[in-house]
Amino acid sequence: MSTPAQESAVTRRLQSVKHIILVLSGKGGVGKSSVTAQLALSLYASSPTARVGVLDVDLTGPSIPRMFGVDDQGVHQSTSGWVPVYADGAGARLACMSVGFLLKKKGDSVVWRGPKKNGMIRQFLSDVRWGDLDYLVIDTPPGTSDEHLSLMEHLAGMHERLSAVIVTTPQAVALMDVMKCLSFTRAVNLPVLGLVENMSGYACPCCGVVHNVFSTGGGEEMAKKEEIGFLGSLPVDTELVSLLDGGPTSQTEFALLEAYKKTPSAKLFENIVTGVVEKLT
Ligand SMILES: Nc1ncnc2c1ncn2[C@@H]1O[C@H](COP(=O)(O)OP(=O)(O)OP(=O)(O)O)[C@@H](O)[C@H]1O
Ligand code: SF4
Repeated sequence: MSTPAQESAVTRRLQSVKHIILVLSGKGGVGKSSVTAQLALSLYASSPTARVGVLDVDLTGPSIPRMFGVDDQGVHQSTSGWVPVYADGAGARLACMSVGFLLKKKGDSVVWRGPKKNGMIRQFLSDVRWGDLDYLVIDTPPGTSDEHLSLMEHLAGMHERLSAVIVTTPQAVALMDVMKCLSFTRAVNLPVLGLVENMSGYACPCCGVVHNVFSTGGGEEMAKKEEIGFLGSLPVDTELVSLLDGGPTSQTEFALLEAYKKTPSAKLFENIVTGVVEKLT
């Protein structure tokens, strides 16, 4: 449980954040972190003044620093709190925070019990100098765990600014897991902006045409049945994976964003972001 002073520290710190979007998935490995990264990049690119924060709450498997090509960097403490790592360098419009920045060595693992995780999440929300943000996108662990409950507890007073995006793959097992995610959002009264079906088909590396290898469309059907929005499908995209799993690290010209814009996924993600922004306004 947090004390009233701790809660008001979170409220003060996040008072100039317009929208807080939790990225959820019922199952691991469906591409939740890559959707988080793409959502942040696409929101950033949606306007020359958009300010975006990315908070990696996947404490035991942080992948945001690697995906943004900033895993060699660390956050530093200032008198007014932790200074996040800016993925766009001097642009300072894309702020990232992850436990990955605090580990001594890359690949070190975090083995913490619930209360310690809860304390870390509270610190991420209250101690990071997020500044004015249009969007704070939060990458959560798979399933519904201590981390999700901590987030909902600390963000309880900000309900009108909170929403979620759910990521799934077309396979039935993952879709069954979406139901667990949905029942969590309903139990905690968290509005769902919509569902993204990831790894839906395969984008040809030569021409970008998407081929359906396995069944697709299950996500859209489920979204309709559960009366939540369907934001779109993303194919297996080899260009995306080589970019996010070890792409450009130069931040001066934000090389990652420029390289991302050339992937088949970027074009498809534009529609997803349009859907997200429409629902938020
Ligand atoms: N559309 C895609 N095309 C190709 N590769 C993808 C796609 N989406 C995700 N991947 C790759 O699949 C792997 C798992 O993705 P990611 O880490 O985003 O999943 P996750 O759901 O966040 O996993 P975790 O359970 O670890 O939190 C990564 O190597 C990522 O680059
Ligand atoms: S989609 Fe076109 S470019 Fe790609 S493998 Fe098929 S024929 Fe070749």
